[in-house]
Amino acid sequence: MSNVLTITRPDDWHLHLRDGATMADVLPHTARQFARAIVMPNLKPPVTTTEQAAAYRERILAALPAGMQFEPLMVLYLTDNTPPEEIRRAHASGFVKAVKLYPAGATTNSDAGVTDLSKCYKTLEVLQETGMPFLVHGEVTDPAIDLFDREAVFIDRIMKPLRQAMPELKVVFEHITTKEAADYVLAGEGPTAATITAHHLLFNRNEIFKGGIRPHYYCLPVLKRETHRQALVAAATSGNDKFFLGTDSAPHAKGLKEHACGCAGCYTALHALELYAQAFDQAGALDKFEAFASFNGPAFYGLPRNEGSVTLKRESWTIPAELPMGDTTVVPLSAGEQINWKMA
Ligand SMILES: NC(=O)N[C@@H](CC(=O)O)C(=O)O
Ligand SMILES: [Zn+2]
Ligand SMILES: [Zn+2]
Repeated sequence: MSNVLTITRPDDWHLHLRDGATMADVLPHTARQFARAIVMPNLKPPVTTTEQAAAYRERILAALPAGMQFEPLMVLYLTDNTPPEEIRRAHASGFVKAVKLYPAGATTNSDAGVTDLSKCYKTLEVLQETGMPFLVHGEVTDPAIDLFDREAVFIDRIMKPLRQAMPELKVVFEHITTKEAADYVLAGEGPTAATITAHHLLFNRNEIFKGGIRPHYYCLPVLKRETHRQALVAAATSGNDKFFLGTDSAPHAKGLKEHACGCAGCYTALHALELYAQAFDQAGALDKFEAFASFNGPAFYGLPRNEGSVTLKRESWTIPAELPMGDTTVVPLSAGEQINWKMA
């Protein structure tokens, strides 16, 4: 049993930094662990142009504490009206690394998202040419579809036709939560990869209802049953280079989570690597962690691996009950619980 784990400095391939005072408090948490992060564009208003991405990137770099090294990898938010030229501008910028699909109404700040993906095919053809990945929140929004089935139905209704129309498009199926999604990626229809969060590796949907309703375990796509969690753990620890780390850390104010209509999102930027280490350790697969956290993502994005390393130690500590963030408070995932790994 190894008690120390040193890996090449990892990246977070799916992160919500937010903006303003919240961003200033998230950044040190992320930059302590990760060299780079794919920064999600679902701000209010969303980051839909290269110009907005440039301004957001400048705000991030200005908020980074002195002495911390961190590179934000910017993402454009696709809308029904994103013109093909915007994708060319984004690619030419060098700092925009991907384009994101939010089906309209699927998740937090997705109102400006896409209502019908086939309307975007002209724009996606240009994206395919550039080689930049298309990041997908993979859930249908059809109210007739059971909430727990929305990811699986998305594969048939959206992923498969997209893959047929765009055989070379690099696609990242973000924050996968089901065996169906893991199997779809494993089947290897074209260049498709997936990110997996720590919380979907650690928990099944029982966690949301243990002893009462627990809003800090509510995120989208929602946690699924245990068979799905096991399929995700198998995928993440398989050594298959199509799967990589993306925390989907998504801060929401405590009062908006503990609410009659609570927001979706789990805050894990504080302790992401420790949570993942716990999941890989429980699966007896610590030897597979470095590729998942540090090698597979850059390989898919066509970026170099990071220099340097981070070290985790087997040491028990208690996750704080809450964290001051901007002018509010955020409750981290598994607040008040013990965790067995600690960043050195
Ligand atoms: N995952 C979540 O539950 N929430 C994310 C949005 C998203 O990634 O879907 C957020 O921005 O709050
Ligand atoms: Zn999402
Ligand atoms: Zn997200």
